[in-house]
Amino acid sequence: MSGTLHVKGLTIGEGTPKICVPMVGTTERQLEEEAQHLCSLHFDMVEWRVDFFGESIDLEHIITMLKKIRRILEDRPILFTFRTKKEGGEKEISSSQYFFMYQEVVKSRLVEFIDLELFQNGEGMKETIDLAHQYGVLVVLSNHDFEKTPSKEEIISRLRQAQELGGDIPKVAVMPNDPSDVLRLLDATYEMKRDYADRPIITMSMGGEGTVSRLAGEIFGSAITFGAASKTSAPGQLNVSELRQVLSLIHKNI
Ligand SMILES: O=C1C[C@@](O)(C(=O)O)C[C@@H](O)[C@@H]1O
Repeated sequence: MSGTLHVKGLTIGEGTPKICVPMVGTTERQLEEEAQHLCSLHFDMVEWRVDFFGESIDLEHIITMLKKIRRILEDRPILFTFRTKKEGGEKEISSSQYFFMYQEVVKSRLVEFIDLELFQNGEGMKETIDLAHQYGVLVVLSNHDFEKTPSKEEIISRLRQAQELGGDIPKVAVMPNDPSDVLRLLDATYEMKRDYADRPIITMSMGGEGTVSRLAGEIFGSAITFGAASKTSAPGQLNVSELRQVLSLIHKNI
């Protein structure tokens, strides 16, 4: 059991993990510069972390910015992410505002992926996932713990919940407090992939101690890894060019 997803020439869930580079600019100017800089780099997809953008959440401004980013990045796949404060992001948002924003972004047809947080589940979640699918947009259904690494059963259970809710790519990011936490995340990833996943999954152990989890996805079963072009969006992210070299090295030796 191991489904793959095909997006603009990328096969996600097969071969080397795909590299996703987050954009974390806070102003229009910074984001334009970031997008232009990205054009010269070698990676697979971009994540726009929209929670970093602007003082407040202004949907019109977001869509206008998205159009600009799209124009600069041409056809590189874009993942649109609003990471809430609860899960390590920059801003708070009400549940209705959250789903409304995502639905408008889906309808704009400007992105290939959206990231929804599993724990936002409730009114609006199913509707947003269904709408995304209607528009051919893939849903990364995510969960983050910036404090600790839950038990193996809990990690697998969150990934399976994301799968059951219709997430195309279940994702879990956790923080290790010692090396055994990293092993547990890798073990959970491998077990999920081997026994339950019929689609690609993403996992990572954050911080310096978790580095191996950002490199060894091809072995343990994580399909996408996040690497930084300049600024990181989470602790432990590696530079995108170094990341690519290590992923190729591992791929060559498998
Ligand atoms: O969820 C993730 C993964 C991440 O937290 C990481 O650890 O690389 C980085 C975030 O930008 C992204 O939305």
